[in-house]
Amino acid sequence: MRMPGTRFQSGDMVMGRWPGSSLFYEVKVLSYDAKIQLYTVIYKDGTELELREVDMKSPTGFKPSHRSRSRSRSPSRRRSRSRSPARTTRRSSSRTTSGTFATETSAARKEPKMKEVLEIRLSPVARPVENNGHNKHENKKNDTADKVNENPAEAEQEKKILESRYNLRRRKDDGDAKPAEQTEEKEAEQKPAAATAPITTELEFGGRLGVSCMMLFLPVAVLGLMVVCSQEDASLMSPPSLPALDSLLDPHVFGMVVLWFLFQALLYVLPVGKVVEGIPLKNGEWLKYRMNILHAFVLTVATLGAAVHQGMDLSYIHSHFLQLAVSSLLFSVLLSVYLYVRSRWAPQDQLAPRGNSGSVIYDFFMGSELNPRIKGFDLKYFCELRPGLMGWLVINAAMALAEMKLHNLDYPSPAMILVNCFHLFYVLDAYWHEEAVLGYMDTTHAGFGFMLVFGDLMWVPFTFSLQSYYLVHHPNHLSLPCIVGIVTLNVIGFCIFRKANSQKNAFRRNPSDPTLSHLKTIPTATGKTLLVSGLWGLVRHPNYLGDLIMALAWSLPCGFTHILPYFYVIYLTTLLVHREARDEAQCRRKYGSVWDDYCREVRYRIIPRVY
Ligand SMILES: NC(=O)C1=CN([C@@H]2O[C@H](COP(=O)(O)OP(=O)(O)OC[C@H]3O[C@@H](n4cnc5c(N)ncnc54)[C@H](OP(=O)(O)O)[C@@H]3O)[C@@H](O)[C@H]2O)C=CC1
Ligand SMILES: CC(C)CCC[C@@H](C)[C@H]1CC=C2C3=C(CC[C@@]21C)[C@@]1(C)CC[C@H](O)C(C)(C)[C@@H]1CC3
Repeated sequence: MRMPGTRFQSGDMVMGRWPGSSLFYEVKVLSYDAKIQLYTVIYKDGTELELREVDMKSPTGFKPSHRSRSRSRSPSRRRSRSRSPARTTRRSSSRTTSGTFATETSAARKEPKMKEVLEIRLSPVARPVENNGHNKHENKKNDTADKVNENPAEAEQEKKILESRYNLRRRKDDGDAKPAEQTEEKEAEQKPAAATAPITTELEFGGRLGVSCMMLFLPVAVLGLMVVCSQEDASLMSPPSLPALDSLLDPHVFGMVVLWFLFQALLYVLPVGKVVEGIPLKNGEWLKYRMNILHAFVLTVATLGAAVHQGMDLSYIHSHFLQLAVSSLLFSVLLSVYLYVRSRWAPQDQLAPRGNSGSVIYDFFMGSELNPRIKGFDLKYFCELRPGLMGWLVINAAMALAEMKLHNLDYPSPAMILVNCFHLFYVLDAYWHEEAVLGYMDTTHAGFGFMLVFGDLMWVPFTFSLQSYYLVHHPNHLSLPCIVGIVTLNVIGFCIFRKANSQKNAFRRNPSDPTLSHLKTIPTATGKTLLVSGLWGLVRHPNYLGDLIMALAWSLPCGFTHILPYFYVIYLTTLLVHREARDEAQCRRKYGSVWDDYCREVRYRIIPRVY
């Protein structure tokens, strides 16, 4: 069928870029959508994807890559059962030009002096840019990874394969210096997405209507839960006694919220802690992030401790809890408006793939700009871990004080201590692994809009602390066996959560890490490998499983009288099930049929043998 006005026609065999990489595979053009200016193409393994014209090339001019031969000898690839495009091309590479992936650009071929093969190299989740002990150690560890392998030749071969997969880099000098002669065409190869951002066509959360309802409903839900929680009968069925509306917005309280935000911002910009690079952006740039959250935490505790010592009454937080939440909501709305307005002027290549629909309301909710920054101050990264998570801990501490005050106790109750300790431990774990957050979905893919701003600044501190707020008004006696049982459950959940996240992060940083050599993997066409044994062989999201077990352990100290303290478990289950489905769709698009192989191997999503 002719497709007028397009460079490629339906049925044409062309070379298509594999998303996120610089590898080209033979693909067949199926159709062209003029509205979104995308071609639908099919790879040899049956994966269908949408590609832009700039990511497609005519097959003439591509020649077999040398590395494709060395790849075919790889023992690990011989073991593979994958039907990825890479495997298809690998098999045909020794015989024919067509179907072979090309890492040599036509520019490089035209210019014999250069003789540079663009090399695909492994890129870690986060790269330290400051030389310090920790990173030296890490690098050494990575070196040994290859040395301690049982078969050095195989290890060397494996390393070459892994190194040949990511990031464009010149092989000739293997250095960071720019090529002496870089043609325009080559430059375009390296910065393919700089020009336009894809339009978001698949709207999540029920589209415009859905997100509008969420924006109205979620803040009301948070305030409603807080009101019910403070009532003697904390039943969701009993009508809450509503506070006077004009008492909710207190300028003094709003000032305190702004002050808290600014104080945390000040700690964020302190020039202490190492600076690391996050994952590469679409335009090839690497953003730098300062890792000083533990310093910030210690300074926050010291400052609050000093303030309490000077007579500050932390239980003010308990008595003004609703006003604090309303002020945080107002602050979140103002910040979201600022973010939306500035995103209108953001360069195209800095827009988030999910927040560029053209609908004001939808993009406002999802967030248009991926990494909004004010002179290096990364607003998304800052908000994800600091004001909200630290605020949550301060609220918990305030609730423990309020409980002691209200019930004339010398110490908080065991239930309150458990809840406080579990939450503190969870947040400290996140802070200890601060760098890992750079690789999480929200940091890498999500725009920064109302959903995350509200999530970070209102939802996290005011719903995650509902258990301690509940305990102030609803004491619950815990027997020693109950305490032991709950602590054990939390420890089990934490071990699964931490081990799964650490394993995946370490594996993504260095797939030949010797501590992970016992794990089975499946290679994919993008060069990345998927873990299929250990915790990652049990379910597809063991980290979610661990998180959910911990969530249950946090609710149990509140007893079984009301469902309200179980709100966190219900929220997390809903969020993680939705996230799992979203990630699943994303991985299927990214990994093609290998993902189906993986799903056959690892059958359950979050709960073994159930779901
Ligand atoms: N308390 C809370 O409110 C919340 C907590 N969380 C927690 O945050 C953490 C991060 O969650 P999130 O970012 O959603 O998801 P994950 O950290 O699980 O990341 C998913 C990504 O991991 C990679 N991956 C998937 N399967 C495999 C495999 N078998 N082997 C190797 N890599 C694989 C894929 O990316 P790729 O292949 O591209 O590397 C996939 O896109 C979780 O522990 C979660 O529980 C999350 C949301 C809310
Ligand atoms: C209903 C909403 C408005 C949804 C908001 C979602 C957000 C509250 C969550 C999205 C992902 C999150 C993560 C954490 C906190 C909750 C939000 C922001 C996290 C920082 C908690 C601590 C963990 O150790 C973590 C793994 C670092 C979490 C990362 C994801």
